Formats: sequence, C-alpha cells, structure tokens
Amino acid sequence: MEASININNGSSGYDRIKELKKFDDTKMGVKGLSDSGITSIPQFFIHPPETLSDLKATTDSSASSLSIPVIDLSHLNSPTHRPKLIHQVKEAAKTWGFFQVINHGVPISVIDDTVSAIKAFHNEPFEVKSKHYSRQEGRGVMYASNNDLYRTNSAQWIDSLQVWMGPEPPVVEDIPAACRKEVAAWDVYATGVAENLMELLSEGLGLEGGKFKELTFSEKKVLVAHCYPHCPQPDLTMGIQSHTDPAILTVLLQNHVSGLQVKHDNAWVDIKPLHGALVINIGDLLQIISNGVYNSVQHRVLANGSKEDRISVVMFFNVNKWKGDDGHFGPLPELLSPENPPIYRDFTMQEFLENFFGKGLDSKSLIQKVKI
Ligand SMILES: O=C(O)CCC(=O)C(=O)O
Ligand SMILES: [Fe+2]
Repeated sequence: MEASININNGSSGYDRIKELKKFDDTKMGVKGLSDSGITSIPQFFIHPPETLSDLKATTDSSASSLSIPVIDLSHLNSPTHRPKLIHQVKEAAKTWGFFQVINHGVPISVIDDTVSAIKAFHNEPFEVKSKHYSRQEGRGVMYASNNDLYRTNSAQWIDSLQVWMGPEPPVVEDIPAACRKEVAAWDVYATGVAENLMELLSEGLGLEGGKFKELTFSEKKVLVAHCYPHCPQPDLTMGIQSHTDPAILTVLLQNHVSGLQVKHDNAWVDIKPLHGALVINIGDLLQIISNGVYNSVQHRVLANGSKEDRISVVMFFNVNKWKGDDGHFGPLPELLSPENPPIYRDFTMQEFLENFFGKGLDSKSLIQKVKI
C-alpha cells in the first residue's frame, strides 16, 4: 500500500523509493543532513512547481498585516467574563480555525523547559538519537524523519519524535531521557489547557460545558515534537506541507523561529511566535461533529532558512470511545434540526484511521469524503 503513490522513477532512472530507503536507513534525519553541512538537498525533498510558486506568492504578499486572534484566558472562571470568552473562542474557531491563547495557566518556566528539552533531544549525538529511530505508528514512541516519508509525494525538512500519551500511558523508559520528564509534564499541562478550551467550545455550540469530556474528546492523545533544522535550500522544499489536522483539537507550542502559516481568505498568514502563548487549532473531527460550525483550516510550515532549529511541540487530542456498535461518529444530534440538517454523514473509526494512514498529509481530508 505504501509505495502505491510514490513510484516515480522518472525518465532519468532516478529510483525515488530506493533513495528514500537509503536516507531512512542512515537514521540521521534531516538534522543529520543539515549538521553535515550539505549545501544542496537530496532530490526527493524537492517539491513540485505548483507548491513552490505558492511559496513565492506568500513571500511577495506577506505584507499581510493579518494575524490570528489572541485570546486571554485569565478570567476563565469569572461568571461575568466567561460569556465573552465563549464568544471569542467560538468566533475564532469559526472564522480562522486557529487562535493563540495567553494567560492559560501554564508557567513560563514549563514552556521554556519543554522547548529546551525537545531541542536537546534533537541535538543529541547520532549514537544516542539513532537508537530511538523507528517507524512504529499509532502507539508507543516513534522518532523518525518525515512521519509520512513513504506515503507522500515529496519529503519535507522535518524530524519528529512522537509519543502516544493516551488512552494508555507510554512506557516511560521508551521516552528519550533528554526529554522524559518534560514530556510527562507537558502532557498534564497541555491536556489541562485543551480541556478548558473544549468546555468553551462545547458551550459555544450551546451544549453543556462537560459534553465533550463525556464524549472522551481529549483522552486519545499524541505528543509530536518536531524539529525543523536549517535547510540550505528553503525555496525548494517545505517544513510541513499544507494540511488540516485530522482529530478534535491541537495545542501547539512553538519556539521563536517562525515558519508556521495558516490559510485565511485564500492567502497564507504567518502565525508569529509569541513567547509564552500556545497556538490552538480545530481538527477535521471537530468540524464534522460541530456540523461545520467550527472550521479545520489548512496550515503549513515553511522550510527553515534560519540558522537556528525551529522547534514545535504539538499535542493532538482525539476521541477515545466512538459511539454505537459499529463505533461511528458524525454531527452531534443535539445540533441538528429540520432547519439545520446534517452536512456530513456518519463514519466509522476504521474509515477515519484508513483515511489518515492510507495517504500522505498532502491528500484530501476526511471532510471531503463525508460531505453530504
Ligand atoms: O510545527 C508546527 O508549527 C506545525 C505542525 C503541524 O501542523 C502538525 O504537526 O500537524
Ligand atoms: Fe498540523
């Protein structure tokens, strides 16, 4: 299945799969390539002209002074402020699908320690880091370059450490020592922020604050710690190509190196790093479950042209228990009425997983498939 969309030997006799495999087998990642001082990137990282011309358009027009909303959570539990907060979160989730939160309750020292520990892991010597290199998906701990290396049409300038934090907690010893303590702490803090936001999002739909928790919307969760090292030819590749996140909610912590962009009104808008803030975005499942009230929006990361590594720590929250005998999900019945009929059909967890693991991030999301 994996190779089906990637057979691209071209007329030059270039054997793409063989080159991917050779790179994967070195276990050095793009961080290793970058640190080795290469000045041109291997061919399989080069993106097609359509993608690259879109990069140029952004550079030309990044005069765009737009930015995603910044929401201050300091009065989360104040009865007088809460309705305003619910409104802000709802509007941001509708119009942008993305927002930043400040005063979210996570101490700045925890934020800084998390970023430092992840950076330290990605900077470990090859002998230490390569022991963790593996492509086990869907559970446990995985560290590799390009999680979808064999599923996507063009590789990207990114290495990632992925740790499944729930529903089963990970085997602690499997988490690299450089960031073990910090990964465990980050899970607790990021989950707290996600749960607070899910209450606001639930209330924004006119539902009980606890509705999403009851539906186990934050129990299945994976922490993905990305490193986007310096790329010698950032105009030829991507850090992460345009995609939407598949699950319910994403909580993202980024360091000071920019590169993340979100699509808004057909233009790419920079999500400028704001020290101490967390970036939140809506995933495909939440768009479907909210019957299209909230939006899961395309985003991407440019390849990193700066000398410093770009680090991001992303927590994806997903549904743990799916409904019914066949484990289905779809727009919540509470939100539907004759005036507001479902715009998406129900689908099973199996369909969700097949859609995610059967393709690269560049393919169409589940949303197109279940649209009525
Ligand atoms: O690294 C980032 O800022 C974004 C990563 C991302 O979009 C993802 O992992 O889905
Ligand atoms: Fe994403």
